[in-house]
Amino acid sequence: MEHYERLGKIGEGTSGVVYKARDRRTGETVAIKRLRAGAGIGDAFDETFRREVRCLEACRGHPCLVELLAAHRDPAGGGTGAFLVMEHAGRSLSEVMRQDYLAERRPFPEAEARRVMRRLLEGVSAMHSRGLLHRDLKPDNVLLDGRGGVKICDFGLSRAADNGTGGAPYTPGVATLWYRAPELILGSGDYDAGVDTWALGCIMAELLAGGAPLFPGRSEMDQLNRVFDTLGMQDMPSWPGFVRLPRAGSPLCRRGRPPSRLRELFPALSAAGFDVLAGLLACRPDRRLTAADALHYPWFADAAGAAPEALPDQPRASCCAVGFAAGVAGVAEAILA
Ligand SMILES: Nc1ncnc2c1ncn2[C@@H]1O[C@H](COP(=O)(O)OP(=O)(O)OP(=O)(O)O)[C@@H](O)[C@H]1O
Repeated sequence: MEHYERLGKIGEGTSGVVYKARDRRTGETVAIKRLRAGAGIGDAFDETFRREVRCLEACRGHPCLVELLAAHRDPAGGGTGAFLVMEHAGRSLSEVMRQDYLAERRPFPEAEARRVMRRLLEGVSAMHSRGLLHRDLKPDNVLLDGRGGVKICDFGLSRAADNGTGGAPYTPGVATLWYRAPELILGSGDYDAGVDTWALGCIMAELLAGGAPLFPGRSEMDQLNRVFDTLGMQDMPSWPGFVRLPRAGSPLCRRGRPPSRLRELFPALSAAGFDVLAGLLACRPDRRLTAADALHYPWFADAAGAAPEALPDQPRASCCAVGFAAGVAGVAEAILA
């Protein structure tokens, strides 16, 4: 690691710490993720490290997926840690939304949200076509380089999809709560790429709301309650996979719900934009849009995907109704069976 000069900490998560650094040989600015040995002991750590490296390698060269430059075992501490050296891909979307939009109560213009969503869908579609699930998409893991580039990072929870080959069940405890698909909360162990497109729907809503999360749940049950109160759950029980969900018998699934009020939350969003949002946020996984299909929707047809000349300084009419998060019914009292 002597080749790298550490410039400062960028972020810290469950699996490690990420630093900004300079490659002394090239002068290039890079991001170094130091994986904690606590992310798994012995073989488990090795597997976590190898999995992240394998996914990053499989995604190499895609403009919307962060580039791995090198991977090293950490000689300090008896080789119990590891480093990933990546391109430094900019500020996270959560930071941009918080500092540039939420703090100033500025909504993201729809055209800019569309541009970011196009890039995210392209990156996720490329992962899915390589047989990979990301499983932790959220604004923290989306990077904006300030020149129009958008990249997905953090492949720490990624894994190869079984594609119906009957491998071991997947763990349902993936994805950060606010971006976790309903079938995951209901305990599904055989989910698919829909868990990623659900998360993209949550990110799209958050963009359009200028940084206010759509479903800021405080617990798994509160999360599910917010989802069903906003989107309804009329068609969920008719999904053939529903009865197999370990938590399908939960009182939360039996409670009557009004129909979806998603449209009311985004009154100014164009009809074409709403089709994408509603398609990504379909509660039934088999009716949820795939990333590849979403890219063919008319919302993207008239947009070249180029960065806008400049983001407007003046506040614009918001696509979303003010204070939508506050309007969602409160914490679920129901305890899962
Ligand atoms: N290549 C990169 N360029 C710039 N910033 C990055 C890069 N990789 C990661 N980051 C920033 O560092 C943060 C933490 O990295 P990462 O998500 O990989 O760690 P983690 O331990 O898996 O986090 P979490 O537990 O939140 O999933 C990211 O959310 C992102 O904002």
